[in-house]
Amino acid sequence: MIEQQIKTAIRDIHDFPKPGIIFKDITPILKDPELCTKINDAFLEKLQGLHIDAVAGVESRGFLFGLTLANKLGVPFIPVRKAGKLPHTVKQKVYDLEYGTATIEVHTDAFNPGDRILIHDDLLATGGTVMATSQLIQEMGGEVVGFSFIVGLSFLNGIERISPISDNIIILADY
Ligand SMILES: O=P(O)(O)OC[C@H]1O[C@H](OP(=O)(O)OP(=O)(O)O)[C@H](O)[C@@H]1O
Ligand SMILES: Nc1ncnc2[nH]cnc12
Repeated sequence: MIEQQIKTAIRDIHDFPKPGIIFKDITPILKDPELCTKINDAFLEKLQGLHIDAVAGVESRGFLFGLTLANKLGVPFIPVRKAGKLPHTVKQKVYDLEYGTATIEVHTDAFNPGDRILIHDDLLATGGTVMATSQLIQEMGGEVVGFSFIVGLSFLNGIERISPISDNIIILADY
């Protein structure tokens, strides 16, 4: 039901940002407040019983639902940003994307060692982004207890890549 509603809203953009990529554009979801609420509710329902101390959201599309999710869970939000955007002391990691490379950073005081952290992003493709995020969080003393995504591109095998970190993997719409 929610999966079908998400898939109906998402539009495919061919050859963006590079030839050969079919880009899953989630912006139509953002125009539909009812669907946004259903997405948040679906995440909360699937996260029931999992103790979470903080939600880490990956710039930029991971911020859209990640902050709301953290607010609804009543826990802090950790912004995971592209290089050079966070103003305080950071720790960073370089990683590969489906269409290039990128560097992410987290403030060194964004969470406490031992915190149980949920990583949230809009979409799981190769898993490179959330793997890099997981490694960064683990190197900083955090425990990655799960992942949540609106969309999964299962043909890119991201789940196989991240499941050794945690098999609590929520994907609302799988392709
Ligand atoms: O699983 P992966 O292969 O790592 O790909 C998924 C990542 O790619 C997209 O972000 P992008 O870097 O395009 O940045 P944006 O969110 O700012 O658009 C998406 O929002 C995920 O963060
Ligand atoms: N195909 C895709 N569509 C949208 N975001 C992405 N991030 C990585 N691959 C993507």
